[in-house]
Amino acid sequence: MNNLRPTLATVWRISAPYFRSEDKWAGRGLLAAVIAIELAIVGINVLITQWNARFYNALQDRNWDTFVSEIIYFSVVVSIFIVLAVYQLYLNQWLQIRWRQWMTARYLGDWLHQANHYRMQLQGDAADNPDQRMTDDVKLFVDRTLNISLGLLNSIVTLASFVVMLWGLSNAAPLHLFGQEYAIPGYLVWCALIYSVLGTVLTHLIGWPLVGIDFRQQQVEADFRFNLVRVRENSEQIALLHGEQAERERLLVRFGRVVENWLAIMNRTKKITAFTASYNQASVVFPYILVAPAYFAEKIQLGGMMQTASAFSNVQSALSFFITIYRQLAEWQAVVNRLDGFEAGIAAARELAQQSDRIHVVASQGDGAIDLKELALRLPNGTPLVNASGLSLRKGERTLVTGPSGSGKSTLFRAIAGIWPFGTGSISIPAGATMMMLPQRPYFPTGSLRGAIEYPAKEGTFTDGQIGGALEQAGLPRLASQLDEHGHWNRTLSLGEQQRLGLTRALLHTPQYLFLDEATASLDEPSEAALYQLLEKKLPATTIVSIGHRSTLDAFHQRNVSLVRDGERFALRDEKPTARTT
Ligand SMILES: Nc1ncnc2c1ncn2[C@@H]1O[C@H](COP(=O)(O)OP(=O)(O)OP(=O)(O)O)[C@@H](O)[C@H]1O
Repeated sequence: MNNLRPTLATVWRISAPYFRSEDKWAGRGLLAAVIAIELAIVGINVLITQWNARFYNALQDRNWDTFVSEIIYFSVVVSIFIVLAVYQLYLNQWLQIRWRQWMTARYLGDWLHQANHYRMQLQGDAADNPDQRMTDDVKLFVDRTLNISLGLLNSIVTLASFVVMLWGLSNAAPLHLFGQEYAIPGYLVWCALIYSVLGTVLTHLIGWPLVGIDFRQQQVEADFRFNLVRVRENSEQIALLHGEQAERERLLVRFGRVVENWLAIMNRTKKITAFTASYNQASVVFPYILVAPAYFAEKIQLGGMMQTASAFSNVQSALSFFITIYRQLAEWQAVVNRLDGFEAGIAAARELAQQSDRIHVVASQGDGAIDLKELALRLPNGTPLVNASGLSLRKGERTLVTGPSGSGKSTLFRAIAGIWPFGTGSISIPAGATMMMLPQRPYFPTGSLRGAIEYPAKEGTFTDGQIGGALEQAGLPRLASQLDEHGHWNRTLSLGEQQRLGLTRALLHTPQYLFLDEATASLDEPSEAALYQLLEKKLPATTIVSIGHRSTLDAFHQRNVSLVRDGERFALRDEKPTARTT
C-alpha cells in the first residue's frame, strides 16, 4: 500500500458525491446511525472488560450475591449489544444498497449519455469491461469503503478507550521479572505496541506478494469468462466450423492460467495463515504471561488479571487492524483504481465530444437539407479518411452512396449521426429533424418482440394494429401474432428477417431522414426492390440515404454519390442523377 495517500484521495472523490446528492439526508442519516452504533459497541466492550474484573473477583471470593448480580448485569449489557449488532449490520446493508443504487444510476447515466459509451470504445480500452465496473466493482467499493472505514474508526476508538485502562492496569500490576519488580509506566501498553508493530511488519513482509497475485487472479478469471462468453455468442459459427476441439483447448489453456495463479495464492496464503494463526493464538496467552508474575506474587487478584488480559487483547487487536484487513485493503485499492479509470474514461469521452478540434454538428433553420461543410473525416489516430466537403443531402431526395470497402461510407453516416468526432468541418442538420440509422445488423434488445420493434421508443408507443400492419408490409406477417413473446431476437431471426424487422421499425417511426447502411444486403434482389418500393410509398416525404454495393439499387435513388480514391484518402464524387425506372 505504498500509494495509500492518492488512493484515499480517489476514494474521497468517488464517495463524496453521494453524500452531497439528492439522497444525501438518507445517506448521511444512515452513516451517522452506523457510526453511533459502532461507538456504542466499543462502549459496551469497555463495560464488559470492567465487568471481567468484578466477575472473576466474585468467583475467587466465592461471593454468591455478587456472582448473581454480575450475571444479571452481563445479561442486560449483552442483550443491548445483540440489538446494536443486529441493527448495525441492518443499517449498514441499507446504506450499502442506497449508495450502490445511486452510484450505479449515476454511472449508467454518464456512460449512456450522448454516445459516451461508443466514444469510450473509440478511445481504446483504458476503461475496459464497463459491465464489471458497474456490477462487481461498485458493489465491492461500497462494501469495502464502509467496512474498512468503520473498522478503522472502531480500532481508533477502542485504542483510545483501552489504552487509558491498560495504562492504569500497568501501574496496578507492575512488571515482575525473576523476583524483581520494575516500575515502567504503562509497560503493558508498550508491550502491546511492540507486539502489534512486529506482527504488522511480519504480515506485510510475508503477505505483500499477495497483492499482485490477487490482482492477477481477477485478470485471468475475467479473461477466461470473456472467452467463454465469446464462444456462447459465436456458437453457430463454431458449430459450423466444428471448432469445438480448438475452443476447448484454448479455453483449457486459459483456465490453466487460473489454476496456476491459484496455486501461487494457495502457497502464499498458507504462509500468511500460518503466521496470523500463530500470532492470534499467541495473543491469547501473551497478556497472561506478562501479568502472571504479578498475580503469583499476589500483587493483583484474578479479576485484575482477567481485566488486564481483556484490555490487552482489545488494544492489541486495535493495533493489529492492518493485519486483519490486509487482503481487503489490497482488493479495495484495485477496485478504487478500476473505478477511477472508468470515471476518467467517461470524462475523456465527454471531452472528446466537446473539444474544439472535432466535427461539429449544428442545427440549421434552412431548407431542410443536411449540409456537409468543409468536412474531412479522420481515423482516431489522425489518419485522413474521407474528404466529404460540399455535399448537400436535399430534403425528400434519395441518395445512394457507393465506394470500395473500407473507404469510409459507414464512418460518414457515423459523423452525420454525431457520434464520430474525429475530423474537421461541420454538418448542419435542420433543427428538430428526426433521423434513423438502419445498419446491416440491426440491434434488438432482448425481451418482447413488441419492445424490440418499437425500440428506441417506449414499449406501448404504437398500437397492435400499427405494428401488425407494418410487419405485414415488411413481409413478416407471421410475427404479428408473436408480439408478446420474449426472446433473443438477434439470435433467433435470420439476418434477412432482422433486416425486414429493421424496416418495420422505420415504417412505424416515419423519420424525416432515413440512413440505410447496407440495411437490405441480406435479401435477394426482388425482395430488396419490393422493400425500397414500400419505403417510397409509405415514407414519401422522407429523405433517404443508402449505402449499397448492388447496381440494382440505382433504380430507387435519384442521386449517386461515390467515394473515390484521392491520394491517401477518399473523396466524394457526385455522380449524375440516375434515371428512375420505377
Ligand atoms: N473505431 C475505429 N478505429 C480505427 N479504425 C476504424 C474504426 N472504425 C472504422 N475504422 C476504419 O475506417 C475505415 C472505414 O471504415 P468504414 O466502416 O467507414 O468503411 P466502409 O466504407 O463502410 O466499408 P464497408 O463497405 O466494408 O462496410 C476502415 O479502414 C476501418 O478499418
